[in-house]
Amino acid sequence: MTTSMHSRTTSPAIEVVGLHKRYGSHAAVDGLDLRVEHGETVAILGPNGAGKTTTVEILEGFRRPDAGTVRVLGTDPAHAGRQWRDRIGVVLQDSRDQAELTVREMVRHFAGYYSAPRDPDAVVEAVGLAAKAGARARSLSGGQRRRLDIALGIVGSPELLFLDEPTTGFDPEARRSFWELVRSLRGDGTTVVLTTHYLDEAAALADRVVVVTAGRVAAEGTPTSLGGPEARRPVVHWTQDGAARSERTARPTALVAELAASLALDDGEVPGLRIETPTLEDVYLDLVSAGRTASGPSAAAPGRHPDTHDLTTTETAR
Ligand SMILES: Nc1ncnc2c1ncn2[C@@H]1O[C@H](COP(=O)(O)OP(=O)(O)OP(=O)(O)O)[C@@H](O)[C@H]1O
Repeated sequence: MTTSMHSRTTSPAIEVVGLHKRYGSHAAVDGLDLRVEHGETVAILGPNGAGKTTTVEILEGFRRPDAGTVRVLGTDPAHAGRQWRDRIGVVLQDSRDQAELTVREMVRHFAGYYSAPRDPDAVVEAVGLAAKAGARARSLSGGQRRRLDIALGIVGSPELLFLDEPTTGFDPEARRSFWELVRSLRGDGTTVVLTTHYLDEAAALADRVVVVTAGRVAAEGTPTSLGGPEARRPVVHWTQDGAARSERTARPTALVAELAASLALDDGEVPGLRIETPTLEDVYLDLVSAGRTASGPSAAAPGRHPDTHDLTTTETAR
């Protein structure tokens, strides 16, 4: 307890400097720095194979780094003990243990590992599994199993919760209720580290997003400021001489006024006029595309749309 209070007041929840991890000749994590404050919700974004899970598994104490310093709740996870683990909640990408137990039994069983667990029945209710409390874990659908994973991650009332692609397989309603659950955990002061391929999820939940490409941090910021003001400038689209035209501008009203003066039809409308403000997804895809271009000509992506395809493939494949 003394250690907990001490680390809370003097250090961030997570501090990573110069993290490296190789698998054979491949550098999965290649000089990654990360700082997460207590009570923050941070989303780690990045394409498949960027090194997110490897990083998170090092933070969870499940993998050893090759180099770098890692402090999680003031402790090096590689040498952390039971008291440290008591303060951490983990939702892994995939888990299939104890499938013969019922939902209620599993949540109660996991609660037994912690010194100050939440009420297991309240947790089952909170993840929307009350109707399935008596069902065996192996009989659950993919999305229901994922909800159970989340129940197991939060039942210990963790100070710090790791969620690795938590809503894969959720229907839209389940995803929204999960978002509410994360917001309520955040409201209780829980620090949350989330990896996700769903940019709307990151935008809805995260105080800060960290984009990882090729094993290091390519950019970070709030969901509304990532990429800087230039990347957030609105794009005005219109049709001129039968061709689609667009322009990114900090002064869309002035541009629209010019277009109206020169191109408006008899009804006063500019053909095909629309104004788009870049979303987090747009900014993310531009950053990832730029990262690929920088890492070599063979990896260069011609624009945004091929990456959109990557992202969609990722989501549907899981
Ligand atoms: N146990 C392992 N042995 C060998 N290579 C591995 C191992 N685990 C991961 N890798 C490789 O390390 C790189 C980073 O993998 P990691 O799982 O950390 O990426 P990720 O960003 O979490 O990807 P995803 O979005 O697909 O989950 C990948 O190239 C992957 O193939």
